[in-house]
Amino acid sequence: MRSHWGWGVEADAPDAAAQRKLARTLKEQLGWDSLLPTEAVAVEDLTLPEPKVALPATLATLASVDVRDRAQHTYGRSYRDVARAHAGRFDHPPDAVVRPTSQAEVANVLDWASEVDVAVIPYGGGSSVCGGVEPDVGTPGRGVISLDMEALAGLIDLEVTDRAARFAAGTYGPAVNDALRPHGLTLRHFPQSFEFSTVGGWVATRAGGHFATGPTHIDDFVESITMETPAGAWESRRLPGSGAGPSPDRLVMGSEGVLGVICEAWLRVQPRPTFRASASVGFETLDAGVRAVRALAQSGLSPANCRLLDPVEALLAGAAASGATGAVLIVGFEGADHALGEVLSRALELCGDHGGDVSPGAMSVREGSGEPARSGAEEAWRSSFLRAPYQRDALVGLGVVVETFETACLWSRFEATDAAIRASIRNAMDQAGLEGIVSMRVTHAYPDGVAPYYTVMARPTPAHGQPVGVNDRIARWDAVKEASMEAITTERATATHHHAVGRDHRSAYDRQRPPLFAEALRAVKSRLDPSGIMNPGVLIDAG
Ligand SMILES: Cc1cc2nc3c(=O)[nH]c(=O)nc-3n(C[C@H](O)[C@H](O)[C@H](O)COP(=O)(O)OP(=O)(O)OC[C@H]3O[C@@H](n4cnc5c(N)ncnc54)[C@H](O)[C@@H]3O)c2cc1C
Repeated sequence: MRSHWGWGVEADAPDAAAQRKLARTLKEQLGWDSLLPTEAVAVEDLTLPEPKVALPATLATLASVDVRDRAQHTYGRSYRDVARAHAGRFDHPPDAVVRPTSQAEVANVLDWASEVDVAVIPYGGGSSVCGGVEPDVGTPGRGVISLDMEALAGLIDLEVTDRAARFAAGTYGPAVNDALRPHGLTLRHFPQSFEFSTVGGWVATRAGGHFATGPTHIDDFVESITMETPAGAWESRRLPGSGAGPSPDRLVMGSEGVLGVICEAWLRVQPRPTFRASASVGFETLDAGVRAVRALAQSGLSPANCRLLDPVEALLAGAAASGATGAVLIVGFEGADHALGEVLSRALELCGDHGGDVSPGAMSVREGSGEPARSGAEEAWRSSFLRAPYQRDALVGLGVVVETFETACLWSRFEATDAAIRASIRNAMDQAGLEGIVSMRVTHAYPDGVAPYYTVMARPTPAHGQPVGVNDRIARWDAVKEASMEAITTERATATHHHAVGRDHRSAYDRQRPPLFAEALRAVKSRLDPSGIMNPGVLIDAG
């Protein structure tokens, strides 16, 4: 059963014993004592506000007002979401969770909602980390429904000649892969949230897969989209490329549920990789590692993996060689057509030019076997990457403030941007009374720039005395997050590289987009969503 407060399924959630073990590790590594495991408030103990709206008889069978269902759809999975849900704080649950089973039913729900002015929040897997699915629509008393797309799921069509597949929007990541595997194909789009996020959510947020270069963003794979809006539906023409004016798909990608409901998408798929080669490379300093990543990104080699971990991140992930204190780069290639050993050798030469050191055993090449090739450091990083969301829940249960955020900037601005972000976080943590660690990894690299991804793990400073409640911890985190957004804006980096804007990144996004573009987007919204029912508060306000 899906957790009503944390990541994934209840059965995989860390129990009290796992939390105690984690508390011991934190004591050993960071000297943090008195961290006590706490349990999430159980569904049976929740009291939610009464639903404010009821669906008409024609739609009532699609709706649920079950407490677990409403609680589960109250939040995404950011730190502030998980912390509030863990504490049983569900201030703005949706009045109902509605699950249409066809595009026609989506249209009927939007017609009804427009007529009675009920806000509609499209909901995929609910893995948003920027307040994208939270039914806090800013107008007290307004009815809100969460439109869960899970019943509109599955592979609808496959065109092997075109190497494209049509999926219903509510299809979760593993189901996408399961449907393509028998055909020897894959979408090869793997966000960390893959298991609990959907095709519609990926398209709506312009999700980023975990490959560092080459096709990895959902944008790269979208061939055509079908969207139902309050003003009607559209389906773009399937084309490999087109110069016919602005692209309708580009308007939908990243629209975050404010224009309409994505119902289907044709996605470009590809043969499953069988050739893989990877290595981990140590660098004495982060700067040297950054220079190597830039060389790789500008070399045309296009590594699938090119993940640079700063020294703190490398230690935390267990990816640093024993005794090493520098940065670690995981670099890897994969494909379905040709051997990659020589490509890896050239990549390692480039790393060597910048002081990179490949230790024996840190390199692995499999040609044509299809078996994943992973070095020890890569394996350590990978398992900690996949387990991280559950670990985060355990930390929340211990009262730790733990969150990630990301951005992207030009190479020429990276050093200054990274320094400004780190300084602003440190300063804000001091002022908010938080102590802890800040780490960074490079998740995506481009010829012209780079996407750094930060993790903050902190606890209220003991000098501040009294035990700190959940609202206080969230308020302290909010201050740090605001400072990071301010630094990102000042440095002219982006409000988000792949986590989307939602409600939480509005202040930075509003300052990033050109004002005339904001007006144009508002005009589009008012044409497609004249009553302003679609996800109010996210991305852009109705005109
Ligand atoms: C642990 C963790 C790891 C993550 N890792 C990554 C990562 O590697 N890369 C990445 O890009 N993101 C990542 N995210 C963020 C999140 O998973 C992505 O934003 C994802 O694309 C959201 O998909 P979803 O199906 O869960 O959408 P939801 O969270 O349900 O919705 C997200 C937004 O899309 C809208 N939406 C959803 N479905 C539709 C639809 N059918 N039509 C219109 N609008 C819709 C919602 O209204 C909302 O605004 C991570 C989140 C977590 C918690």
